[in-house]
Amino acid sequence: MSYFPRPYYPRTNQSDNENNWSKFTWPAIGLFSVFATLFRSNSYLLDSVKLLILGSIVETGRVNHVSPRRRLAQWLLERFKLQYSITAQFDEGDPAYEWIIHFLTYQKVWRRSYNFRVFATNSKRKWSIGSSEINATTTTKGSAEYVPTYESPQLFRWNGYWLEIRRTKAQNTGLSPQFGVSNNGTIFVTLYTLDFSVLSVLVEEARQRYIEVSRPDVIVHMADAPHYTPTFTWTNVKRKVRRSLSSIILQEGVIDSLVQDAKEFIETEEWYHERGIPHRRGYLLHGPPGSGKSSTIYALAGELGLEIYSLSLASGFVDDSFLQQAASSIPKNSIFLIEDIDCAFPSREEIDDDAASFIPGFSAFSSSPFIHTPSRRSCVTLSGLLNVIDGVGSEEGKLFFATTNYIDRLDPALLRPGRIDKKLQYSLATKEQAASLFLQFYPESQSQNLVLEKSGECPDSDSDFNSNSFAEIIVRLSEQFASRVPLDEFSTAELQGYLLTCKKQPLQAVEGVINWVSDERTERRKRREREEAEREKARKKRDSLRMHSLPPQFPPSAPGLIGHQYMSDHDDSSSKAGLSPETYESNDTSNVSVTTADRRT
Ligand SMILES: Nc1ncnc2c1ncn2[C@@H]1O[C@H](COP(=O)(O)OP(=O)(O)OP(=O)(O)O)[C@@H](O)[C@H]1O
Repeated sequence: MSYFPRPYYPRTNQSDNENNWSKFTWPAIGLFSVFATLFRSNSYLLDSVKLLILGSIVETGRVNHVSPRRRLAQWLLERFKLQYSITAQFDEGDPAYEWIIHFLTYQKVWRRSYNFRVFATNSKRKWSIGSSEINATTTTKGSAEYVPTYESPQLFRWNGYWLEIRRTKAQNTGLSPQFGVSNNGTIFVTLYTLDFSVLSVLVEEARQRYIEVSRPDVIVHMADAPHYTPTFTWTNVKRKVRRSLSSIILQEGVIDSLVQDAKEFIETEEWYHERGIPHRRGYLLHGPPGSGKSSTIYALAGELGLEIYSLSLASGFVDDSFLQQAASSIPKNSIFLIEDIDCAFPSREEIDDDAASFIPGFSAFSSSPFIHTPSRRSCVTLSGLLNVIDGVGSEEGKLFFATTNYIDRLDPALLRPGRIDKKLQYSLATKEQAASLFLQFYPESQSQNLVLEKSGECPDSDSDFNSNSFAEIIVRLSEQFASRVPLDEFSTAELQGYLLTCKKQPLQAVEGVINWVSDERTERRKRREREEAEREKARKKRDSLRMHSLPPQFPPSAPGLIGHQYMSDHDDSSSKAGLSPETYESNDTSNVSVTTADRRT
């Protein structure tokens, strides 16, 4: 189908031509005169009508195997579309694409589609329809998702306007199939009106509906593969069930103050603009693994209805340019989360290796597979990271969150107010936390339904097992459990893992915790010994490589020379560096402490 009038080819059959002329041209000219009189004051409309009529004449006279009437109708439709419609394009990977695709699903545009992709239900977001919506007699629920493919154009009415939907599928470019490089899918929405405000109303309605429907979930966008397309795409979108703030067990008041701070930040955009302060706020959550850092961020996002855009600097493909593009594609009022931010900074072992690589010949060996240096170092540089945090895109009401297990590795430049405004320190489980976690597993309200085995170790006598005292028993058991868990030795995640082994047996959980602690200690000791042995082996290998790589003019035995210096540096650092997560110890007795560097005060 053509968008432009094609050249006129004289027809061989004279009588046909005369027929067409008399059939269409005279009425067209008549119409032309009427419209010319009616719309003399409106030159745009007049020009459009003129174009339509002249085009009709040309199109009708063209030589083609399709009947002139049909061609005329097609041509008129195309002209009408061009002249009297607005077409909006939504690209996959952009949040607006999610809004519109959800909106279309809600509008039941899929009804006209008979093509579906079927997926086993998983946490990936798909705007699917229930099986019962396809076939009222189907009873299957929850195990599969039916995603309409909308391959053919769909027409539907919304708010009194006709809308036409076309969709192009994502396609593999074939450039680099191992990374799944693809041209993303696109949705074109054509609105039959010239009023642009209709389009903005449509987009806003789609956005609002999307937010409303997403409420029970927290949407997490991740970029888990390198990308080679000009526009950045958050390739992996997942939904996580929203977690209540009360399920996060921290020191009293900590989570409330965090929520309050974030809310206030979102509501005070004007305040920031009036004072010329960039509207961004940075939070650093640091502490041992499994102490609740990520859970806090997910719960906060659920509470505030924000989406999370998450990157881990431990991913090998994240470099400065990737980070920059990812950050600038995050919409306003979202959470930008960088996990393992310490990966942008070298560990002491890596500093040693980097320095050693200046020794002639050493660099050739530094990547040797025989050297055991489990590097998590990312390709992101400090300046790249700071540029992203300070960048233009980061001023648009974004909450920046970073997590780390090793705050001591972070550069002070990163920690200054304006980049990190609030620090929350997490620690291994306290007694109070252990008790709260126990109560969360065996809520007082449901305790009568739990299997409370009567045994000699039960804290109270048989008389305690009447329904009124179950709640009391659970509280007492929680205290007993907490007293048997050593302070600051296990993370909340580890305690949670243990309690999961006796989900419905609180008494058994209390009885078994002493053995569990002892088993865990033995296991840790063995792991530490294994790791220490491996480190020692790697250290010896590295030292020997360094010695052999020294040029003859620098005998390693000579005092004050480079090789000697590096060896002694390394020896000094090796005892401190490379602490495994299990050996991470906090001296804090509190679970979380908060440091605030507030620019507004
Ligand atoms: N303070 C806490 N309150 C409630 N649950 C917790 C807490 N800490 C850990 N958990 C539980 O432990 C698991 C791991 O927690 P989470 O991922 O938040 O830890 P993390 O500190 O982010 O760990 P990492 O540093 O390894 O990313 C989650 O399932 C969470 O439910």
